[in-house]
Amino acid sequence: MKRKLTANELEGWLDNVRPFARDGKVADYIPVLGRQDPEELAVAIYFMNGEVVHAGQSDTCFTLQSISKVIALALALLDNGEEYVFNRVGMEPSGDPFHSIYRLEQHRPSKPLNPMINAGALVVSHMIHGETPEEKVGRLLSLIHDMTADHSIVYNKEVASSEFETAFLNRALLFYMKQHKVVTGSVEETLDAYTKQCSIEVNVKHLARIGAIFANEGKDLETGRRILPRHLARICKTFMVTCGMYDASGSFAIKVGIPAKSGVSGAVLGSVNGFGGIGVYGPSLDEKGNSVVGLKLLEILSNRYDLSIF
Ligand SMILES: NC(=O)CC[C@H](N)C(=O)O
Repeated sequence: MKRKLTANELEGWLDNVRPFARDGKVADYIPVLGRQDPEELAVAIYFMNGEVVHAGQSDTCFTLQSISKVIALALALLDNGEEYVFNRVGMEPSGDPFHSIYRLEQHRPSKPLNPMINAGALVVSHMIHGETPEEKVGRLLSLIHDMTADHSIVYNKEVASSEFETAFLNRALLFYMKQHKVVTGSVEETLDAYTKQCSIEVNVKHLARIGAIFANEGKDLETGRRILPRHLARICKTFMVTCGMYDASGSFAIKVGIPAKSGVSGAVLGSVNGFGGIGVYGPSLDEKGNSVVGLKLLEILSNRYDLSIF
């Protein structure tokens, strides 16, 4: 690692990127998310040597939204194995917006292209073991508790019901897939599990720790405990590279070049082997749904530490 990063230096970078928040807009298609303060900004880095540096409002909690898709995928793979999961959801980037329904009609059987778009993530939630939505989410929370070493993490009920009440597109995706037998059972229950999963609340330090576990090939850096098998950590990071930043994954790979996953709350999870985990939060989004300041900050960080994996 180059010269040690100080919290002061990190604060300086936040000051540089803060004005870009004005170029974006907070997501409001989930009504409660529309209340987020577009000026909020936080970053945390969990280095491979266990050191954590953070700056900005690093205790502020936000919902995982699409970042939950990566961890849900890990759990679905643990529950069902690769063959079962990838028979039902593909491995290819879509190049379409995350909530697009269009590709489902183009393939027979109508299997979602990957687990990072909503169609695929809904199938993944459906595959997580558990009799009820609560049980599925409870099992996902346990994995998140292990990854963050924080057992107090829960989902935000208000955000979950705000999304559940307005998730007409996700309902449409599920009904379409039910018609084609990609999912079975109750659409409302799968949507319930998915919206609760998306509403799990963390801060940037939690995200950075999760990223560090992926970077450490599935092992907890502090305790050495294996939380995910190495090959599953690799699968998750690969999806982060190819599909993690929605239909901006290509330009992100060129500009930043690290495995990363964003969510419409404005959070980004980054993971770099040999470097560590990164958590960023800035709720002002660009037109693709990625945090405007998050992208700028990750670009600075990638340049400073030469993080691109390419
Ligand atoms: N891109 C996202 O973060 C989307 C997650 C959100 N819960 C949705 O399904 O619309």
